[in-house]
Amino acid sequence: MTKIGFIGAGKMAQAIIKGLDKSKFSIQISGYDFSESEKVASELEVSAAKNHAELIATAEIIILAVKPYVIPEILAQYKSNKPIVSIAAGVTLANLTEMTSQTQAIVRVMPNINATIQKATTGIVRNNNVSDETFAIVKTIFTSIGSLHEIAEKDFGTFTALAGSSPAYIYMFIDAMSRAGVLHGMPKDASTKIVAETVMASAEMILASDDNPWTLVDNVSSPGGTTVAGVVSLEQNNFVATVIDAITATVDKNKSMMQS
Ligand SMILES: NC(=O)C1=CN([C@@H]2O[C@H](COP(=O)(O)OP(=O)(O)OC[C@H]3O[C@@H](n4cnc5c(N)ncnc54)[C@H](O)[C@@H]3O)[C@@H](O)[C@H]2O)C=CC1
Ligand SMILES: O=C(O)[C@@H]1CCC=N1
Repeated sequence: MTKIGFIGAGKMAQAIIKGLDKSKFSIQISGYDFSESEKVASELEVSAAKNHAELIATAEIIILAVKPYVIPEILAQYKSNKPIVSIAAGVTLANLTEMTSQTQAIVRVMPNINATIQKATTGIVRNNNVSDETFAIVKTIFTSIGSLHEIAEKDFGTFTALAGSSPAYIYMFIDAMSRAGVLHGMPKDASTKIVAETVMASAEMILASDDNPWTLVDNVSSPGGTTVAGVVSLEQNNFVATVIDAITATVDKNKSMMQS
């Protein structure tokens, strides 16, 4: 049984831990304070370490699940040659090497909040110090909470925008559609459910089809019909450019995270 230690036990750590098979992994957490960690550990049916030093001594793989700005202080205070996994946005393998050592085994991972329902879309990359065996274990951890994409590190910022942050943008889109339903007289709860189901099935259609999404748009748009009126309105309001700008803002923010 592989011993995994999570430093930081907030939203993402809890989402990942919920998805993990407890018969394959022995899990310990160490959060900001022990009494809170104990509470979270008992809810998740894992154990709480008294402090980070105890967790680092026990774990075979250490997952850093704290906010990006907390990582430098943790890595400055605690030294270990055990493999570390970081899920922090904008913190590169080079940043993490600088905070540890040239020989440190480091895996960089970008999951998303859909880990909560074991449907995360996760990106992963390792440095040269990570053995195939360790990498296989880390991949098992993250495939148990959804799909895993091995990507080049240069694409991590883009991946963070497209998968890490995008659930927020998709929630905004769903809420905007559902609010329009309210404007036109439907109850909000029913509107939201109808839109969410439609978004989910439309995404499934894209995954099941070899067609380009624009071909699917054309399939819905009857000549002189309702859909094309909405498509033209979206374009008059710069829908595509607006979405691309939001993704670019996310990528740019990701690049600047460790610079300020
Ligand atoms: N929320 C999301 O959708 C995603 C977040 N991430 C990354 O995951 C990381 C964690 O994010 P969340 O779980 O959303 O944040 P969060 O704020 O829910 O969790 C962070 C936890 O770290 C704890 N903490 C603060 N200082 C600490 C310290 N010195 N030692 C131990 N614990 C400490 C906080 O008390 C908190 O419980 C971030 O680096 C973020 O970039 C990655 C993908 C998606
Ligand atoms: O907002 C953030 O910085 C994190 C990374 C991806 C999702 N949440």
